[in-house]
Amino acid sequence: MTPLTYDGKITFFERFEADILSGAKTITLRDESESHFRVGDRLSVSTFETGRHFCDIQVVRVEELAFEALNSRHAVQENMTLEQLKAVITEIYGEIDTLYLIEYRLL
Ligand SMILES: CC(=O)Nc1ccn([C@H]2C[C@H](O)[C@@H](CO)O2)c(=O)n1
Repeated sequence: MTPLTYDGKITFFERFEADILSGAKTITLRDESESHFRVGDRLSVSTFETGRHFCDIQVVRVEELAFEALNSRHAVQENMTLEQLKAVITEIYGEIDTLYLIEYRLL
């Protein structure tokens, strides 16, 4: 089997690992510091807390998204309610106007 070559890496909080591996969570919303991902990138995914690798993903969509434009479809793609999603983003980033939506598929 040909080994995977990576275009980059990304971390997730451990508490989202099961949702990512089950396919329940198919997007992530990041700030400008993680807006550099491009469609087609193959990313090595590890936990933020310990750096443990737990899967590989391929980026299928990247788009700028206003916090105010978050809707229930984004929440479904995050496997959360819209209220939960807004609370998680605010917990991680504080008050933020511009997010970057990264949609991915598991490799
Ligand atoms: C671990 C790390 O460096 N940064 C993040 C940022 C976001 N997430 C998750 C939380 C929500 O499910 C979405 C929306 O921000 O992405 C994350 O796991 N790790």
